Amino acid sequence: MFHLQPYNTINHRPPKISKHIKSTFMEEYRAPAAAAAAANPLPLNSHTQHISPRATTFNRLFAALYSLAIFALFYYHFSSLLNPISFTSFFISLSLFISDLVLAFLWVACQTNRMNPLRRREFLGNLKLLLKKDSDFPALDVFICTADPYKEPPMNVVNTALSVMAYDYPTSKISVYVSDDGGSALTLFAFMEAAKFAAVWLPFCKKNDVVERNPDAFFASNKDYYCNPEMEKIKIMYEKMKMGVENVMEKGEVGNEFINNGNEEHLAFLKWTKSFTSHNHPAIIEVLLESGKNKDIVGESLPNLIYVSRQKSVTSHHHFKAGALNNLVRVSATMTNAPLILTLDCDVYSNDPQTLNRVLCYFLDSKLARNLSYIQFPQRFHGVNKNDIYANEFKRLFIFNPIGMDGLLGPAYVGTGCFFVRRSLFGGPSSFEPPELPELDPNHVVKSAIYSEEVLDLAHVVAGCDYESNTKWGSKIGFRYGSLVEDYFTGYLLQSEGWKSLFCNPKRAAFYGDAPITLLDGMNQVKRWVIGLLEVAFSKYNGFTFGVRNLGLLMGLSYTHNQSWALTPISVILYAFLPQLALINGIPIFPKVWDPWFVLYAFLFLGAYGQELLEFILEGDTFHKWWNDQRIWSIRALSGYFFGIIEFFLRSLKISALNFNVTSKVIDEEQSKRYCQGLFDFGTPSPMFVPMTTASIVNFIAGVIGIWRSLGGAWEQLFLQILLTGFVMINCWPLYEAMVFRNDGGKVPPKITFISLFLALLLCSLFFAFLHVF
Ligand SMILES: O=c1ccn([C@@H]2O[C@H](COP(=O)(O)OP(=O)(O)O[C@H]3O[C@H](CO)[C@@H](O)[C@H](O)[C@H]3O)[C@@H](O)[C@H]2O)c(=O)[nH]1
Ligand SMILES: [Mn+2]
Repeated sequence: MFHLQPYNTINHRPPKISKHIKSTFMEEYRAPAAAAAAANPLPLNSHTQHISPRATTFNRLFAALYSLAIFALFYYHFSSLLNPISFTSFFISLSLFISDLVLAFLWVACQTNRMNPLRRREFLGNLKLLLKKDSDFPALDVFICTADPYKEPPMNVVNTALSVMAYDYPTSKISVYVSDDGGSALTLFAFMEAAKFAAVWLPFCKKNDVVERNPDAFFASNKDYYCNPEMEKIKIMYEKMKMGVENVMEKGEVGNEFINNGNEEHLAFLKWTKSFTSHNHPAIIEVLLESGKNKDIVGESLPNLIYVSRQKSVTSHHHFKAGALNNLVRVSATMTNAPLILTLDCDVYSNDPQTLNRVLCYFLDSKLARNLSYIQFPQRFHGVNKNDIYANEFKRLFIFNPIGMDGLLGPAYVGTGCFFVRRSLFGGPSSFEPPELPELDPNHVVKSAIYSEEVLDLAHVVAGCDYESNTKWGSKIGFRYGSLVEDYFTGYLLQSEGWKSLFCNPKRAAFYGDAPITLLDGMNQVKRWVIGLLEVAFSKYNGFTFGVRNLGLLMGLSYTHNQSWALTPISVILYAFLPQLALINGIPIFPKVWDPWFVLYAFLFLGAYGQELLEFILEGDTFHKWWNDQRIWSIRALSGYFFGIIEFFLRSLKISALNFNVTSKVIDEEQSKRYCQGLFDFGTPSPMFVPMTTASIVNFIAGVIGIWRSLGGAWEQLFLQILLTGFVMINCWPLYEAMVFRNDGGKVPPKITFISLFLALLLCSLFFAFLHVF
């Protein structure tokens, strides 16, 4: 019935291109309140300099001073390079020059985020005066992505969905779409149960003004639920649902008792035929709740809840999460086509029922809304251990940088906890890209019921695996293809089309997600990110060229900073090995203690590290957290980034295929115990651990020999090298512990220790040989 025809061959309405160009975004929200807000004299939000104008001025002056110091350092490097004493000294000077060049570049690119940092506030009270009836509120489609029931337990996905279904917002205006790339009957089963539970949970939250609307989180912080009969009843229902889902999970299938019970909803499971696999199956779309038709126990409407597993075929590329999101953009267009979209990863639940109102304070602000594409909330995590040993909070990436970018064109998109204006996924503010079907037009108003055959038929068509061929999906329309960090890439391209974004960072976390609790999971995650960033850097969208040209110098550099993460290993590897190998051989490579250049080195080191520490402290964090953050920076360089670069080039040579390895959200009890104790987990024998273990051994040897040499009187010349080695050794303490003293499952596997020891000795001998040959 539906064909992929271009607009002009369809007898429907013509595309309203001119309207899109002229209209302010108020119209696009299709809510009367938008018009009222335009005339409203009450402010809905405000912004000031982050921390204070004085802090910003300090950062700018400091950047100027530090830049001068960098120039001085390069003067020093050039003079050593031009007057080499021997080939060895030339080689060492050149290596130091290259690694400082990388560090200086990364430092400069990052300063863009310190030039105009903003802090924003929303006035929810004023919004309340504006929005009186349910029809005043714009509708929202929530997209929740999941990909593997065994790495992303369906019960957690259910909790995420329930937490947003229970937003303080007219329920009929919320539709939740779950994208299941795992194509799992288990996930569908969990959601069928959740749909029933929602009828109890939502009214309970609203009646009692519950703040934690994720049931799991709620019961975890209300352990005395048995004192309140209503709460106890709900807890029993929740546990029953959970047990049911866990039973099905354990069996690995939805048993016949469900399929044959004559219940119409369970007929859906018949679609999981023998030939069904997660990589090869038809589209499955199940409407689990339909607002207006399904009511909760007090007779109020429930939100729409729709399960979607797009069609998959081994012969067509599905573009991982970006593909899943685009599929939801289309399926939701056929059903509700809400003007606002919220994207969430399956583990990222709402922690504040007011969040949706908060974003309206911006979307309904006529000045801001004109070119506004998305509002990003910081990624924040629950269950991070006391000092965040793996720096899972990614403070720089998820908090500091977005605050800085907010004062320029707006933060990057980080994949989750982000509200989009649907229209912005269809071309730039003044260059609308019409989709191939009029029903997918962001301005199209759906008139038929979600359940109607007409709507469901079209939804299945647009969820087809070949639907996108010969269309602009992934290039000009929707979330962009071509990078494993589809979030970063999409935000970047939207901004280059002329869209702006905005960072909303309220005190109470709007969302909480899971962070990896083993070092290997964390490293695999950043490995995927670096591969994705390299894909962008090596494309025509390189930040330096395309970015600076389209976004201006500061924004362009800010995006280039991420794309240059892959350069970090160069500096970290050089600084982790070269001065130490030289120290072992008694060769001084840095200025002596009394040399004026020594002061420059001290300033550069203390300035960069000190400023970061200050930022952490001013954000209310501890010294310890900063310490772990700076440590993980070098660990990532030696591990995740390093292997990411290798994989990227192997892929470019077509030796290996790229994959999106989903981070596991399942908690192993023993690992979790170790994590809570703050112990590093090296338990799996992975090559990822070899470079850092090798570095720790080389530094240990250098430390011992360095002390022996300085006792022999060479300390003035070798002082900086000894200091650096000491610094690395303190950073390596968890590794030494895990190699030598620990006996639990998280210790360094002996195989890794031996390989690293061998490599360390090999390096020392090679360097020694090099010195004697040249
Ligand atoms: O083929 C796929 C692969 C992944 N996902 C989903 O993508 C999300 C993110 O995956 P995860 O393994 O949790 O990756 P992270 O590295 O933790 O995610 C960060 O980085 C990703 C890009 O690499 C972004 O998509 C995420 O939003 C961002 O939080 C999860 O909900 C997955 O279910 C899919 O839907 N389809
Ligand atoms: Mn994740």
